[in-house]
Amino acid sequence: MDTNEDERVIEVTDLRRVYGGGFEAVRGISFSVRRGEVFALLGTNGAGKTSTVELLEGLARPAAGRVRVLGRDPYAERAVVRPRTGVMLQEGGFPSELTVAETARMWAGCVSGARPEREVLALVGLERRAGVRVKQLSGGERRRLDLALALLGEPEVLFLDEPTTGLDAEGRRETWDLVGALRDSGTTVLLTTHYLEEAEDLADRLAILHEGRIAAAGTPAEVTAAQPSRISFELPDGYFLGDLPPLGQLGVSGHEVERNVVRLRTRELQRTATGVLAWAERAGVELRRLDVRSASLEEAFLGIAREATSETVEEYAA
Ligand SMILES: Nc1ncnc2c1ncn2[C@@H]1O[C@H](COP(=O)(O)OP(=O)(O)OP(=O)(O)O)[C@@H](O)[C@H]1O
Repeated sequence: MDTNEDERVIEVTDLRRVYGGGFEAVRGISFSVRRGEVFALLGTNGAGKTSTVELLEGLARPAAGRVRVLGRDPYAERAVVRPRTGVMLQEGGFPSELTVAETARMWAGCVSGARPEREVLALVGLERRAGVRVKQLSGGERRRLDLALALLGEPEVLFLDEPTTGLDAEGRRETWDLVGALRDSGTTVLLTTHYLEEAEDLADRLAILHEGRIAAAGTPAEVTAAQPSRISFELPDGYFLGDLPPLGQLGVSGHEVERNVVRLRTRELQRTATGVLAWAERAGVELRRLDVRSASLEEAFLGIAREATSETVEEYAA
């Protein structure tokens, strides 16, 4: 067993970031990331994801609180921390006249012990585009070049700010596979994303930021467990909701009927689903458009955003 498994590679304690005009973008957040984990920071636009990642990358000094990356202060000890980390920013901003290979070579010149540029270009599937100028790349190819550059120094810790924005479904899947392989080889990854399925697929643990605070955190399963599961179906002609057994007995915690479509919410999915199907069987009817699903991270995310918004409204109303 790897004795470093429990090592906290990233530690964030009561972190705050305040911008010039006094705006507090990060309002006292704490979390840690263990070696070899993929940790996702999620949140609506302006939630504070990039502001947080920049502090972890040592690009700015926190207004308050503490950040440690590999046990060091990434701002004060940048020269020590930077060579062991890889950073993929939201906008790479490379000279657009250079080719892909020239860009990688130029970047490699700034990285001590850089691996050959061909190797990183192959990792991200850009080896056949090596001779193409950056300005001729598609948006997705540029994102992959950003990722290749972040991998040049074989980093122990990788910061990925929205790594798959602009990629098509296939490109996104390829990036996920690559991040998964990096994790398997022991790299610690902190990523921000707007794609909830990306976090669900990749993240060992995640935090959902809302207005600079952590609204929920844990494994994807822990975060979704707080949300109800859903069952929906079409009521057969001539039937009404009242024809079903009492919903309370089926473990239903909420329901809606729109025309003839019934939507049930439940925290006891198996009990509710079994009750509904047993009723249909007894009644000898077919439930068309039957859909039974556990809560997804997307529902948890939207639920948190809605709750947080209504709390804010109440705060203002108070
Ligand atoms: N340089 C700056 N000066 C003042 N305010 C800023 C600055 N940079 C960001 N902000 C504000 O801080 C808040 C958090 O921004 P941040 O970019 O960290 O959010 P984000 O979660 O990464 O958003 P997105 O998903 O849109 O990238 C926003 O309200 C933003 O307008």
